[in-house]
Amino acid sequence: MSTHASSGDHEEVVLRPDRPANGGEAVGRLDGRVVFVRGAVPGELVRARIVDDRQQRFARADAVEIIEPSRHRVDSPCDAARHGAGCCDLGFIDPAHTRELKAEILRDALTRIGGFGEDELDDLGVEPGVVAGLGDDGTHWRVRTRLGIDADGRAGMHAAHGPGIVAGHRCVAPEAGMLDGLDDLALTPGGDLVVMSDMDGRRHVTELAPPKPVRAGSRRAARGRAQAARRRREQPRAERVLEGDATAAHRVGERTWRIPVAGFWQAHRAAPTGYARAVVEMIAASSGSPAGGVAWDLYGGAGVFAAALLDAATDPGGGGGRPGVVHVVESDTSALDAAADTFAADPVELHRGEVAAVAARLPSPDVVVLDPPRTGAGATVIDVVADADPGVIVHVGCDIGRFARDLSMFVDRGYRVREIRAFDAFPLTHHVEAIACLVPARRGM
Ligand SMILES: C[S@@+](CC[C@H](N)C(=O)[O-])C[C@H]1O[C@@H](n2cnc3c(N)ncnc32)[C@H](O)[C@@H]1O
Repeated sequence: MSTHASSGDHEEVVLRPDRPANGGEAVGRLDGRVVFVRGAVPGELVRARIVDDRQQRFARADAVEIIEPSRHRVDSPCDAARHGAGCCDLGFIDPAHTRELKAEILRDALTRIGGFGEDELDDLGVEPGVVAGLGDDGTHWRVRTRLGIDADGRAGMHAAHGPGIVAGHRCVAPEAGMLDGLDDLALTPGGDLVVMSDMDGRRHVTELAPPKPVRAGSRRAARGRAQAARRRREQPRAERVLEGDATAAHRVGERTWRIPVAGFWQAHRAAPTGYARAVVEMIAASSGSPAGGVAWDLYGGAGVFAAALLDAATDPGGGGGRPGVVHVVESDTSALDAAADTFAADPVELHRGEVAAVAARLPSPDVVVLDPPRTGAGATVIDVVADADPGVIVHVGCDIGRFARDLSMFVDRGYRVREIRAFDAFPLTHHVEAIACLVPARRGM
């Protein structure tokens, strides 16, 4: 159904989007054209304002009136998101239903991008219940958060659209107390504030100096701007510890890491333990024990998966056997410094550099775990891994489209997916984490 009207410069339409998109929108059709509607639950009849009409094949719209609300619609618990922040973008949907929508998104990506058949996904259990919660109601799960600092020196979540900062309204994702009293700090306008809660719930706050401007330097304006934004994000930033320490202690199993507050650690309190357990269980179930052999932990951060592989022999759910050596490959020096302390007495070799270049020089692995950033691993890395011919690969993905693409490349290189698990590691947002276990297709079922 569709009707058109005009409000100011923007056209308004009435439609009933019926499925979820990877970016959290609900997808509908209007006169044969796809419309991505923000702020709608699939199945609702909404009036939506077209906000981006530049593409021929699709348009983007914001729901401005919910004419027939879904039974899954709730009042968002997140004050910041209600005031335009991009944090809890699905806070207006009942959390149990967001998990069903994420399962649908995963299935859709695996079919459309990954090339998997419907029967294959049924056999792999990629169905409505596949996205597991990590034991919370969707609020106060975050142990690491990054806020922007506005021109008045107030910290807040980044706006959902555009460069603004939503100060004065709290997000519900950070652990209780993590955002208390930040308004009392003297902050530098234009900087960022990183807040981390350690294993004892103690807060550490570090300010990153404003990024230096980077010139777009390209005639192709949009591409030039994107490149400039990436260079701005990646440049080293001066750090100022405002509370607590420059590092925060985190524990998984029997091991502790001292992670730089501005460095990488999984955002959800339960994620490192939950993922580590899933990885060792999947390897054990694939009969791919790395006992005595070589394991690679690619994009390893401070080595949470390396620890899981080493400790699998003593883990009741793991039963995998201890590898003789684990090679961790990671580009971030501070993560590797943390790993060096934690693994001082373990058979772990740390390699700093780009995965594609470093992994090609490592000894052949029995098991490979790879956990790339949102961009995914990509063809070069997948070629390096497949050429090394491991008996088991565990691929961890935080962007479902790239995850599906990477799996399809492993399949093209002679691997078969034997298990997929997914986690609601970013509740009330559209993000979902998935883990796949692959074995050589020649090994049969
Ligand atoms: C999603 S995190 C995973 C970290 C770790 N597996 C964990 O669970 O804590 C991705 C990591 O890959 C690193 N990284 C990103 N691109 C890389 C590359 N091309 N080569 C090596 N490391 C990279 C980042 O610094 C980051 O620590």
